[in-house]
Amino acid sequence: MVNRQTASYLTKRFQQTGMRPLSRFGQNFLIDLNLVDLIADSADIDDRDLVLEIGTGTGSLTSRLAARAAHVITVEIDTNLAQLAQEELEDLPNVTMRLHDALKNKNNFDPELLENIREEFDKLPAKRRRFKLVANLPYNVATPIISNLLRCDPIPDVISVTIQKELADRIVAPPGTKDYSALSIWIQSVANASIVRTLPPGVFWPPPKVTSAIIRIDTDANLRARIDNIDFFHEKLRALYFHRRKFLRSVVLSAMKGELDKAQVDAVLEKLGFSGEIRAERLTVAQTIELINELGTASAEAK
Ligand SMILES: C[S@@+](CC[C@H](N)C(=O)[O-])C[C@H]1O[C@@H](n2cnc3c(N)ncnc32)[C@H](O)[C@@H]1O
Repeated sequence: MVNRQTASYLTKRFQQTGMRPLSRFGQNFLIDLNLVDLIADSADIDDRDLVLEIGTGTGSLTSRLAARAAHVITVEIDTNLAQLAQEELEDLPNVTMRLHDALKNKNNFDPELLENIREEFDKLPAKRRRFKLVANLPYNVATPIISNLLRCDPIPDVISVTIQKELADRIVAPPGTKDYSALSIWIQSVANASIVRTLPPGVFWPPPKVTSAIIRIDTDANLRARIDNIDFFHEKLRALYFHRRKFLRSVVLSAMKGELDKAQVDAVLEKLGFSGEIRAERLTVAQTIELINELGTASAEAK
């Protein structure tokens, strides 16, 4: 089998076809095959698993995923790359390749892709099936991909992906640190996340300007059960962090504008024993869940 994932093969192939790696699609290919194996291994894939890969590239990670999983759905936005990947993947019966943008927009996945995922997931034995996102993600859309997938049906059991190290640091950041943000809380409120390995630019072709990391995120139904309404939680979390430096009372007031008045907001803060003069970023994940749940209850009562 041709190794399509070396700098020399990629340079030659791109030159022959007049292609250039497109930075707007985050086209940095992982050329260290031990690391391609590590991404596949770090997701503990077996024949119970439906795996989603976003960014097929030349298909080298895809074929490794297919060797381990029940089925792989892989999505590529770039027609030229999809042709290249087709050569690698055409004999693999458990791979569905889609030539498409995985995202409909920043807040939503492509609905046909979601439909395709549900169809394939339904074919697996219900008691043991698992759904995983395993990919070397395009960095420009890594945040919406991870963030939106955690609100989809089916919810992934595991996300094991290569992303910018800076983003991985934000995902695992503890409260009170500069990286702690709405994204940290969102992911930590429904999952356990850890950085598996940091990757220097030189393991990619062409090398990106930033350091990368493989991150593993394991969703946890018990963590998720603490949240009364996932969509309300996601929406209000983003609103609370829109002005993260402002005092809690003021950000809660603007997040709940039209739903709760000042007295009702003060009553919620008082009930929870939160001073209105701390900043939202000082709240732990559990406190943030408690606050947004309580705001949801107060808002329903006020209607
Ligand atoms: C970082 S490369 C990874 C390629 C390959 N899997 C690898 O490991 O080397 C990201 C890939 O995602 C593709 N891509 C970028 N944006 C996309 C999108 N919105 N939907 C689907 N694929 C996308 C790019 O064309 C590129 O092939």
